[in-house]
Amino acid sequence: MQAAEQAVFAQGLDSFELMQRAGDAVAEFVHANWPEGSIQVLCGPGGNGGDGFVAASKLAKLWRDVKVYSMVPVAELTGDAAKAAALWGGPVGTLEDAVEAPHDLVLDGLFGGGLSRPLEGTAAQLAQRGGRVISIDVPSGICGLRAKPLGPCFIAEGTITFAALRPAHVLRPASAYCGNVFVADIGVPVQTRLMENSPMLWLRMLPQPGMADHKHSRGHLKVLSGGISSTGAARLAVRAGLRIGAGLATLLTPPSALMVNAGQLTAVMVKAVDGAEELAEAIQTASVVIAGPGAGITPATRANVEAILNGPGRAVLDADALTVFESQQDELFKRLRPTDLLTPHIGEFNRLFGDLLETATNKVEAVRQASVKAGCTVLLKGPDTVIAQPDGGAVVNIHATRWLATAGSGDVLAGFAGGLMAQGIDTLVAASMAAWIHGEAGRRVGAGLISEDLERQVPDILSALHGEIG
Ligand SMILES: NC(=O)C1=CN([C@@H]2O[C@H](COP(=O)(O)OP(=O)(O)OC[C@H]3O[C@@H](n4cnc5c(N)ncnc54)[C@H](OP(=O)(O)O)[C@@H]3O)[C@@H](O)[C@H]2O)[C@@H](O)CC1
Ligand SMILES: Nc1ncnc2c1ncn2[C@@H]1O[C@H](COP(=O)(O)OP(=O)(O)O)[C@@H](O)[C@H]1O
Ligand SMILES: [K+]
Repeated sequence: MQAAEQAVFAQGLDSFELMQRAGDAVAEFVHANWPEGSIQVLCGPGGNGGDGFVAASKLAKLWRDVKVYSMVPVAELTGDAAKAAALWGGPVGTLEDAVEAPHDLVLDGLFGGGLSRPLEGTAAQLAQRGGRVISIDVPSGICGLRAKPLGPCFIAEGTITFAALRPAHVLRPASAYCGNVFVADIGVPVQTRLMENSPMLWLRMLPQPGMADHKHSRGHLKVLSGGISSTGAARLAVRAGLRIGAGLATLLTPPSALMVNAGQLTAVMVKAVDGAEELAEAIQTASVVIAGPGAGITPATRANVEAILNGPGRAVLDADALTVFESQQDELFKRLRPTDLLTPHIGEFNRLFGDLLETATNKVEAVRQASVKAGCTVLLKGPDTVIAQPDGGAVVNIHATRWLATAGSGDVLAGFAGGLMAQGIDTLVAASMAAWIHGEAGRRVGAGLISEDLERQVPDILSALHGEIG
């Protein structure tokens, strides 16, 4: 947010003006969502505490029962926080006073996301006290950048932040402490390129066949099957791709697995390909090719991936198609095109990108750096799925369910992404749509989910989404 803030200051807006807008937004958020009960406002020594003081004075004007407690004596506050404290005309207790004071709700304005060391003493005690908490910017105790608690930490049922989401609001483990997050517009131009995945981002781009469309105009998805004993993963992917709207879907299979694949597919076409040369020929008419699910970590898989990356269609590479480049990542990276998509889980990500997840400040930064290295969009799967493209654009999907932690669900996700890309959707957008629809399908099935169930949810989900467009 810093560059954006500087831009605001250049426009002549001072930081105290921003703090007043922020504090007012906090008060309105609290009053609208928690309209009853007494409020204990906890103020820290910096800007977060300043927001707390502004919010307290506004809440008092709204006739709310507000009591304010400051970590440092008001006389010792400086800068904007001192000006904000001056707005609050009422008494100010110490944090020690707050510990036993009766209240219904806590407004946590102790520290923002720039916290650099753990909460200590009474602040730590208050963080662990429990009860209903609304946090300003982030729950105090969280390191906003690394998206982790530094030690004791408030657990909020709601968090209000300003201008744009930050990693802590969407990445685990920090996001689990934030409750429902609300982003208030305080007039700071948004330059962040981090978004939380939601249909609002892409609903109007969701593909829908027009009157003049026919199967050939809706894209041809081709998926490479593994050998005879590992064909199921590719079938999950190809059926998912057809279901999500690719006009044509073909499973490319080693001849030895032709019978087992052909015996289980109906609308999906099946074609035998024997080796990378035949594969290169077979993908000439593909809009998108998916490789990796069930492929096997073999020289043949590597040759197949190289053939795919020399072909005309965009590639979605998953699972073994990634692992097979474990010790020669550059051989993969130099072949990838900007419109390709990699869909690793954490193990596959580490094999390709080394210790990025440890060295980068947070998961979003790690995936951004990975996408720069790879030169294409990267989707890192998990409870918080992060999608990033090399120009820095990033989306985090938290619309999911733990019931998705089951064999084959990643194959279905690759199929959804490939099926959407086959219909001409931009890679980052297609990956975002796929991750959300995948999560929604998982939520609809819930307990007892197996991967075969996911694709069957798609018609209802697409109908509901198209219904929203009207
Ligand atoms: N920027 C903007 O335009 C806007 C910002 N806004 C608001 O400002 C907030 C950011 O403000 P901020 O930068 O002052 O940070 P904040 O966390 O309040 O205080 C840092 C102070 O705490 C201290 N400290 C740190 N750790 C500590 C510990 N464990 N125990 C004790 N002390 C500790 C630290 O000391 P130091 O580490 O330097 O020794 C420093 O003095 C942001 O979250 C948002 O709410 C809005 O008004 C909208 C416009
Ligand atoms: N605890 C969880 N909460 C939400 N989603 C999850 C969870 N665990 C896994 N998933 C999702 O399930 C899918 C699993 O993919 P992956 O690990 O590749 O499985 P497979 O290789 O068996 O297909 C990913 O989309 C991932 O985001
Ligand atoms: K806070």
